[in-house]
Amino acid sequence: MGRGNYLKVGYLGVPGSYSEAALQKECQTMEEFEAIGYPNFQAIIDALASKRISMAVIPVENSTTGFIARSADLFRHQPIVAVADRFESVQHSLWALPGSQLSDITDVYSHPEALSQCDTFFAANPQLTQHAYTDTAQAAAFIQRSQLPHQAAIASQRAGELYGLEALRQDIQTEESNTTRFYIMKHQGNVQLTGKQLSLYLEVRHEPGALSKLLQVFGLLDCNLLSLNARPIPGKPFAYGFYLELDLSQMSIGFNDLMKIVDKASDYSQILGRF
Ligand SMILES: O=C(O)C(=O)Cc1ccccc1
Repeated sequence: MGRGNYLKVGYLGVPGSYSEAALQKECQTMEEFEAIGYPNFQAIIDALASKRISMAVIPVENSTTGFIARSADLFRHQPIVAVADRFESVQHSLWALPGSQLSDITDVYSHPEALSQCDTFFAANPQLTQHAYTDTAQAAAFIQRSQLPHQAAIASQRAGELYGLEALRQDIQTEESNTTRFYIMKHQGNVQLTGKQLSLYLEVRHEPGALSKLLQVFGLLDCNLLSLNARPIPGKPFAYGFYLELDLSQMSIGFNDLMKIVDKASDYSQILGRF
């Protein structure tokens, strides 16, 4: 492949972010790719939807804090689809300038997901003020740039080392086995979807029992419900759309027939992934 022709893959942050680590693992067997960092999820999705990149690695779920709505909400009405998922263990450390002690620190910077995965640490250290930052690695780079001994970042081992910081505490995530699930996403025009796991976004008809009827149909067809999350529909106060994941390995009808039933029961339906 000539240069400029290689796979461009988008992720949140700068080198050392958890998304970049997941991307490097996902792409390790590829001959040539370029990892492109973005400052927020919307920018990654815009780049993928307009085919400026061909793939994106986006966190969608965490074992401690659950569904990551700040990313999944942005998938709606976009021509993008997950073609795989991957689970990565996420261990957070608190990083500061060399020489700083925990007792010096007043302000902690990180991605909101990382901050919320360390709730117990913050409850035990109420003197610390939390600040949301674009991503964990950028937060670590900011601590190095600002040179202020009372500031710290929550980030990975690799980010702390890359940006020349010292770990004040390690493994500060609330759950020892903290794991993040990432979607590997592509433009829907560039993929042939196959696989036994289906991810859907549905806005069901606003009538009594609409969701429960659909769930019963899934049960009757031996589609195993793996997850269900409700989110507000933009512009429709107190109306909810549903993110569903189904295991189709035992399904007793064909995929196209399943989608006909889903479409009939919904005002809007979108396949968010199949792998
Ligand atoms: O900020 C990062 O490093 C990210 O990639 C987002 C994130 C934050 C916490 C856990 C997993 C992903």
